[in-house]
Amino acid sequence: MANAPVIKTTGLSYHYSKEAQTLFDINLHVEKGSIYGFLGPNGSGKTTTLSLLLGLLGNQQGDIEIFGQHLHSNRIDILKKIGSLVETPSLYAHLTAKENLEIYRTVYGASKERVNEVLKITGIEGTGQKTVKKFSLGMKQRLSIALALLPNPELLILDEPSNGLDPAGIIELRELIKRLNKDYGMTILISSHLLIEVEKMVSHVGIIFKGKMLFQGSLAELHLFEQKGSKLLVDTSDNEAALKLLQEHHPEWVGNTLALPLKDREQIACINRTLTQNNLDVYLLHPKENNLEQLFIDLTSTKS
Ligand SMILES: Nc1ncnc2c1ncn2[C@@H]1O[C@H](COP(=O)(O)OP(=O)(O)OP(=O)(O)O)[C@@H](O)[C@H]1O
Repeated sequence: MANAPVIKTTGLSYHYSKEAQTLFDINLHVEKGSIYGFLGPNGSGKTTTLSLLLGLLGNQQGDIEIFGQHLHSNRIDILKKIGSLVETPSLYAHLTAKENLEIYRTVYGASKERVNEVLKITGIEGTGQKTVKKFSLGMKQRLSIALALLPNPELLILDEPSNGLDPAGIIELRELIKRLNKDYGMTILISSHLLIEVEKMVSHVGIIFKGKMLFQGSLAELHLFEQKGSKLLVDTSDNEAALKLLQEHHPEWVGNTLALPLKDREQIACINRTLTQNNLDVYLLHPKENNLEQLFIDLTSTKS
């Protein structure tokens, strides 16, 4: 049985102005204990959705339930259990990590021990007297996450946390997120436009494009979807003739070339034989796997 949803939105829509609608009927379903990758290119509506979940924007249409409660009638109780990094928090550049956390600690009503805990969890306990202005971007990002962790949240919402980080910083962030999920049981909703980055850590994926959800499911379901979508691109000296010869493989026209559902490597060899034995020159036999990156491009290019 699927885990209870920590976040469930029903028919969520939003517009900033009357002329342009930003979100259309978003039904987000984030299971307890999952790491949910909320994916979409810039401007697709990720930040708007996350802002609605945090009550930073007023709800216009549809319903939001978090921890099984309606957001708008239980906002304070719900928000107490959420840590978020949606807008960059103001860090005091002339203070140390610990001093920054001390300032926010009082706001969150967290204990002094919690400050040491979050420093440790995020791996910045060794920064000592170093002030934030001397921090790398990755360290600042860890400190921002440490701030979000102060109230010991059950749910962590992160909007594009790897933006601007170098590859090493991205790997460190990924490890931190996985640890928060595994060791502390936190449900994590993380948005990104870089699919390759989240694929290695998420258990579930939602893909949004131009305000509409195009896919939502577990990573396993996504991989099944990808598998089904793998194609072999075929180009020969006579594609009309090739179309007839390859009927049993169900080819279709893609521009002036052919594409057919790809099963395995043997099928490619078999097609090559059929074509050459019939005196066609083979210019291209290209397996196009429907990986997450490709799926994203496909989904976003066909539904624009
Ligand atoms: N305050 C605002 N007023 C008017 N339009 C806005 C506002 N904020 C966002 N938008 C528009 O809403 C759409 C969705 O933006 P949103 O920031 O939610 O997308 P996003 O997927 O988070 O993209 P990005 O990664 O670039 O932040 C965009 O067309 C954007 O221009």
